[in-house]
Amino acid sequence: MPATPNNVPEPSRTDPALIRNFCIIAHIDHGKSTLADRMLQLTGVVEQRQMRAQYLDRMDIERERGITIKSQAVRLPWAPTHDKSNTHILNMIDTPGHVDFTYEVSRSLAACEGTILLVDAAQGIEAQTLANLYLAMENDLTIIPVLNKIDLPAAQPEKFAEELANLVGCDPDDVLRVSAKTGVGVDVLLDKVVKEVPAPVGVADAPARAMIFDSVYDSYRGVVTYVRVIDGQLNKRERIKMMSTGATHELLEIGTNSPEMLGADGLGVGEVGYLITGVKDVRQSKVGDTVTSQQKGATEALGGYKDPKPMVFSGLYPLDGSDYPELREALDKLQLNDAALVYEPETSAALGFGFRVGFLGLLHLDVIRERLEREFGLDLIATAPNVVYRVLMEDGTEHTVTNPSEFPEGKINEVYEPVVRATILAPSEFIGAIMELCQTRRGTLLGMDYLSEDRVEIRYTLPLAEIVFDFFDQLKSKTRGYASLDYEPTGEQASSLVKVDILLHGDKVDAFSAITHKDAAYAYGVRLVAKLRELIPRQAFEVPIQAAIGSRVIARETIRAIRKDVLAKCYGGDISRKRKLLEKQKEGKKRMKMVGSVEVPQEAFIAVLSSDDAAGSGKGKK
Ligand SMILES: Nc1nc2c(ncn2[C@@H]2O[C@H](COP(=O)(O)OP(=O)(O)OP(=O)(O)O)[C@@H](O)[C@H]2O)c(=O)[nH]1
Repeated sequence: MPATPNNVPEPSRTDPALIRNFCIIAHIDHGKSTLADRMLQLTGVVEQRQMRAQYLDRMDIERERGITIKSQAVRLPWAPTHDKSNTHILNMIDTPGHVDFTYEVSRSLAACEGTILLVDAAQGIEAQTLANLYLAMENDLTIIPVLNKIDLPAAQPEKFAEELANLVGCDPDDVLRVSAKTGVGVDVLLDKVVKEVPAPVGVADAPARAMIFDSVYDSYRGVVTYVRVIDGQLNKRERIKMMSTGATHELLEIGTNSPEMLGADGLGVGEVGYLITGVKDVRQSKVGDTVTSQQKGATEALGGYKDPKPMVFSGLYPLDGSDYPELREALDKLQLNDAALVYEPETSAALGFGFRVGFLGLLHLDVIRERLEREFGLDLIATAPNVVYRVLMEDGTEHTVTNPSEFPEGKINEVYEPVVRATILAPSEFIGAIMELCQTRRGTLLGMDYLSEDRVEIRYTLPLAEIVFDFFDQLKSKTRGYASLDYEPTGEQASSLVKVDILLHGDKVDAFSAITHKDAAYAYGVRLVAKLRELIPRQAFEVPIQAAIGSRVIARETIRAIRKDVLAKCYGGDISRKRKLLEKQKEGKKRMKMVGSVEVPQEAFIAVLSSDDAAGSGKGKK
């Protein structure tokens, strides 16, 4: 029986009354990992001498195998000061912090009864904190407001305690003040978790029902699935069923994390732990799904399951066409660990063979692109990210468009685009600048609240397409870096959208087609046409570059003809020099792509697709 530092043995079978399931909600850098470390140390699950900074983020296993296996939940035994004889089991559940993973965040929250709302005492509340707080409130979680970093000279605990208290509706004196760095106040916080977070309630003799809140691929063990048991019990070696698909698997291993995996015979009501079934693909063990026993299993799944839905698409093409099989292999591998990643092969007249890849959002796109480049050594061209449109035709047919070049021709009745609810937090002096930016991005103001005298929360409905472009960068630059942004999808709206095509010498360049609002189409066309004129070298004939909506040309530039004779300078008879020049010219040609009859240097595609003033910059947000 492991003993805790407060020297009380941990109970062998956990009574739900002694369990507390909680998570920590914090903006990036507000100290969530540091606080988690302190809790591991204080509860004795990690011995003092083994303690390293950010233990959870960098477990041995991860270092040795070079894979990411984060501990999604840790079991912390804690005998509270007010009840020393009863060791409680606190399960700390990790929540992905980023907006792209709202659904995953909501599932992690659904596995808890309470949450610590952790705010940097020198920074105050940020948009990410707020968005996650709203999710926690929707899940009816008990909220424990905490100010961190009170050791900092710049800390303003009074001011921000007031702000937090206003937000969650408590007294400023009830806002705990801790330093995750020095450990001050962390024991009081653990006591408060025991006191205030309700114990889990479930029916012990009902058929088993456990909710999956995370699943992670491990190259040695296959998929490790993290669950919270709601009713009944799951036992080692039994056959279990995934309720969304009906697939059954043998439960090879079940256990808890403290923080290393520790096998057990089973998990009961309210317990949090992991399952291993030997499946190799996270799509067979989906976040939000309900696990039950195959024999006498539950008939009704827990609510809230959703299939991950990609929101942003981009075409990924290998710079070197011969890398196409490697790209496919790399995507296959990444998908094992990422149920939200979808892709299908796509051919572009301009870029060759590649894939149309769907992502949850921009950060997801950036992460995948970076992993493909860094871990798999691929050089890629990514087309400007676009959202998914639903197009209703006059003849009643409907098209889902994930690639602008597939935008249907003919009589269109209505085009729908996804919209998000954006929450922006900033010092009040920037209200004007923020509102102006949101207006130009077709935003509709939903409301505005003062969090304190000088900090304001502004809520807008915005088309997602306007955010995937450089919105976050613009917001940061207009607010000198002070604004924070978060958003969540809230449905779709009908908009006046058109497709702008770019034509080179009369041929459409599919990679440059874009769907834009009709008021922005002209500017997009003019910008791209001018840019291409700079980037495409003169050819043997005159090349018109046009932007067009359907058959209507909205912008035009011309590249004048040139007779390129590389040998012109080589008067005289040095044949070897001539040969060298011809060779060099041939090399250069390899890096050209033919678009119809026009040679376009690959650099032109990259420059246009990756530059900030193309339709999208692919920048992530923080
Ligand atoms: N002075 C002081 N610094 C702290 C405290 N807690 C955390 N920090 C520092 O704040 C920075 C961010 O802390 P993390 O624990 O990495 O924050 P996080 O919220 O987990 O950040 P992400 O993992 O990046 O989301 C680190 O440099 C910490 O050392 C504290 O109580 N006092």
